[in-house]
Amino acid sequence: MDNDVYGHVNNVVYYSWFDTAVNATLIEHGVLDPERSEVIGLVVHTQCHYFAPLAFPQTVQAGVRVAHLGRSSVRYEVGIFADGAERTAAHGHFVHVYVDRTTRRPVTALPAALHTLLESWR
Ligand SMILES: CC(C)(COP(=O)(O)OP(=O)(O)OC[C@H]1O[C@@H](n2cnc3c(N)ncnc32)[C@H](O)[C@@H]1OP(=O)(O)O)[C@@H](O)C(=O)NCCC(=O)NCCSC(=O)c1cc(O)c2ccccc2c1O
Repeated sequence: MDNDVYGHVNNVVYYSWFDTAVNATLIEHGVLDPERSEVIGLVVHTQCHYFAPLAFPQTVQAGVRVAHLGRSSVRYEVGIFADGAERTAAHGHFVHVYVDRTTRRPVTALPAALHTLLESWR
């Protein structure tokens, strides 16, 4: 993403990184297919703290952990690091509520494969 009028990556972009870091990893592990999975994650809450600016063409790395695994909800905490940095440039969290793709109502339990993977991210 290019820099904004202030010469740094705009704050809203970080939320896109959060979304990509989590969903890409779920897809890579075969527990989410956004176009076909019977159960999909909808975002109900997001928050981000910003500590240091980032600017194109810097590259970043994201670290993800699961802070809460509920019946249908999962809280992910995400750290954004300038490539090679030891401290986060930003960190935040978001909550997915897993819902039935058709009814869009929360599931009574997460699918087993998804639950097992998310448990390993704690
Ligand atoms: C998601 C909802 C249908 C939930 O309905 P409701 O709020 O009525 O559910 P419950 O009260 O039964 O609670 C279920 C469960 O959620 C927890 N919870 C609810 N709200 C919060 C909250 N604000 N913070 C934290 N936790 C919350 C609650 O504690 C329960 O937890 P359990 O674990 O005990 O089950 C309804 O809220 C809804 O429809 N909201 C709108 C959702 C929405 O439109 N989000 C924005 C667009 S979706 C999105 O951004 C998105 C995300 C992706 O990851 C994508 C990935 C790939 C492609 C597209 C994506 C995408 O569009």
